[in-house]
Amino acid sequence: MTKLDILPDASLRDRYQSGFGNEFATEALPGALPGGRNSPQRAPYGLYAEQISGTAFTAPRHANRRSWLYRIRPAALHRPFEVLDGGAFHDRFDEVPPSPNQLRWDPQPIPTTPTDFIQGLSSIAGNGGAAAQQGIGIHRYAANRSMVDRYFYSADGELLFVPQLGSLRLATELGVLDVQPQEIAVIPRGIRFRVELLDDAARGYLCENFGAALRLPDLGPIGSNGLANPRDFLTPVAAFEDREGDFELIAKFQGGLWRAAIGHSPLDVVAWHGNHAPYKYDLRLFNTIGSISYDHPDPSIFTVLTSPSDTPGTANLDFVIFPPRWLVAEDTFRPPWFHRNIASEFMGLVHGAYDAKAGGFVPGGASLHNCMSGHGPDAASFDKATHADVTQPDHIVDTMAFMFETRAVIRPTRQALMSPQLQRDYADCWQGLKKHFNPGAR
Ligand SMILES: O=C(O)Cc1cc(O)ccc1O
Ligand SMILES: [Fe+2]
Repeated sequence: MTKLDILPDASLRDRYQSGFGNEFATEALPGALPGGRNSPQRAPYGLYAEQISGTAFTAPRHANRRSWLYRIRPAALHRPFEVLDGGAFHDRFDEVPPSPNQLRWDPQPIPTTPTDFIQGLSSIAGNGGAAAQQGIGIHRYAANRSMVDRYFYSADGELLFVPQLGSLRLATELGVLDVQPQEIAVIPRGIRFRVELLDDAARGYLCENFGAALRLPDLGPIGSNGLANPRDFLTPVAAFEDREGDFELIAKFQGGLWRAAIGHSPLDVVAWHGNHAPYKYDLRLFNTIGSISYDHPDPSIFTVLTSPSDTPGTANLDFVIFPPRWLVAEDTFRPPWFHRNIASEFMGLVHGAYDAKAGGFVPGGASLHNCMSGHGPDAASFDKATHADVTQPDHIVDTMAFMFETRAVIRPTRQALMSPQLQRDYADCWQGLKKHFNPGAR
């Protein structure tokens, strides 16, 4: 597929608005969005006006996020919340002391009993938490049915979806997003939604960001274009459900799950405007930049989105991808080098193979290399790259790996360390790296 085939076309334009962090305005019924004021004495069509803020009211204008919703019933209308056992979905990142070992997991199996998105979530690792308003939670999901008559939101953080198998329909308060593998979606903190499966099964990764909202990285000397271009981010147009029944609203609040009975669909927003809104992005549109002379650059050139921390340049979360690209660097070891980083790296694979690992890192799998833990190409990849003809370009095709990189150590959950998917022999992939040192030869 060429890039042009997947650029937003007319059919997408009916369903989505384009741009990153725009002041969007959309209505599903003509005139539902009040003009000239946010809170008229009586909103059109008998709707309720309601604001949702995603940043402090007084956050700097460039970072300020909020939306105004015009809805059938206000968000306050539901029965009281009661504690719900989240099973394998939680934020308990302090159950087991984190180890400096390199870790890798096989994919989660697709469930054989009816399992929706929420039931299919399994927490693998994380750091920080909702109370600290920093850090991330990393979860994987495997599901075989849509959420029916139940809705979810997280008060703890925004949710970054990375589907690996099967397409999802994210029916949210602010509209409907369809996402397929090689696309990502972000649902902001607090926004209510339901996940439907568009295929028989769905599997993927979910990162909950407790820190500052994801944004596009600054481009510095790259200039005003490149990496993920703002126009390629798509936010849904308003869409509403006017449904009544015995439904369930599930909230994630301070790391725990809660459930409340609700007599109507909370996806009842007829019109909205603002910039606290869900979006999706096709990773195949990423403008990948690399070395055209020598050496392998730091992977920060592959940053799609970043959640800054209080320290400039030191992210709470960087979402980084390793998409198809040409490698042309001369007299260079072209795959990722051997390294130890101050940041901690969780990786996943959506599709294909990763150029630092000849085997063992498979689509749906995951790896974790924490602060200062040595890692890099496995023995087979090292051998291949040291003998490759680097006078010729390499075309890396049919691949999409990604990384959640954080400044704080990523702490696996107990269940992730006990899981049958943990590869107990992962470190063997480096044991074949031989001593080549020969003081007599240069
Ligand atoms: O560990 C990894 O495979 C991720 C990674 C890739 C790269 O090109 C440079 C550094 C890095 O951590
Ligand atoms: Fe790394």
